[in-house]
Amino acid sequence: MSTTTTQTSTTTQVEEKKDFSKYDYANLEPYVHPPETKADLPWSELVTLDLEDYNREGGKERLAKQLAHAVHHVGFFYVKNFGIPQEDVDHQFTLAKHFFELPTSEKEKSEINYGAADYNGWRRPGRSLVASARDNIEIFNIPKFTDDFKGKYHYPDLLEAHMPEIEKFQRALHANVVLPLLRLFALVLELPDEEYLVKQHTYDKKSEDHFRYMIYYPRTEEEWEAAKYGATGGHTDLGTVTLLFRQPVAGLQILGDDGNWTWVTAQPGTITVNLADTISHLTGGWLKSSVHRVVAPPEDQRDSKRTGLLYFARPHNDTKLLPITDSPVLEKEGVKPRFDKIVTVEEWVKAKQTLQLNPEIAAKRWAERGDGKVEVLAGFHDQKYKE
Ligand SMILES: O=C(O)CCC(=O)C(=O)O
Ligand SMILES: [Fe+2]
Repeated sequence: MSTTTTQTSTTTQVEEKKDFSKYDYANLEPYVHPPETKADLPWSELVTLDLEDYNREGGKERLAKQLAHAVHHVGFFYVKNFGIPQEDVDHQFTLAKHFFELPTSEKEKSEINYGAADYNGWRRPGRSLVASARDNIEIFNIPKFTDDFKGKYHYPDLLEAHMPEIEKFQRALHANVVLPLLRLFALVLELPDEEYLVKQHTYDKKSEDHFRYMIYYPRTEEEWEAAKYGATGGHTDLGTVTLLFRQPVAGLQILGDDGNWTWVTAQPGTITVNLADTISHLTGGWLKSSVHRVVAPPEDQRDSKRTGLLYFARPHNDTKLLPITDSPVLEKEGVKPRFDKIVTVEEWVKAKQTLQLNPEIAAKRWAERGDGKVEVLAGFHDQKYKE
């Protein structure tokens, strides 16, 4: 009797398990990056941190020194040797490629709840206006693999088949890149506790970190003209740091202190890192959340799709966005809170995402003021950047 029961349940389990073999990498055409541009562009000069140096004697101090100028003045730098095999990175690009090639009817099942400012899931292209053209961006955001998000979102079989590996990849980015960088920031800020920022970014506590597949579709010349070639897209990211895997299709530009835009290059084996708003809030603006935008690629890459792989790190939702009090560096600068009341990361994310995901709300708020600024939350404003 008991044997029969066991057999029945085993059979049921086998029947329920889907056959995902068609999603094995051997059966998925690999993603191949388009060739780099030959255009002679004004490239940004960014430092590269070799994270392999991190665990060597005196390595952290060397890296912090290398980083000090970048984090206060530029807000962008590269990291290399971050302990993730290139093959794993390539696999993620392959998943991104195949995800975006799924029919809309499939992707729609994972569509973002825009009204709730919940950015996890699929963001369809063309939702917002860029100058007078529809945007050409499609996104898929995957939250952390913690209990807070378990079972909350629908994934197509293509991604279900690779979930354990996506989780491993995401956790490796957090552990190998985000946390070491936070310790380096603590050194730059001369914090007595090197783990101060790390303690606000534990993987298993609730936060709005997410991993992203992103694609920019080619546009016709007329569409680019209507979109002002992307010149109006200047923005800062809203979290702690953003990680962007090597992107050979040029387009990403950084606004310098001198008011000029420079282009980010595709250094082999690197991740481009930019500081974002919450780390800036935690330092009263001393750490720089840099303004950047993605413009029309140079002529020789205009017809390429631009597939991207990104990770957005954020502090725990309950973190209060006040300047850190025990940094001699910040004390000397006399930095001030950037909000006119105490706000948490959760409130900040919701406020900024509401504007980002709901173009009609944002447009109304920009228009109300008419000075190129919009209040995101509690007296803190974002602005539209010059073309
Ligand atoms: O794709 C890129 O190069 C950057 C994208 C970006 O700025 C963003 O998603 O916030
Ligand atoms: Fe950005």
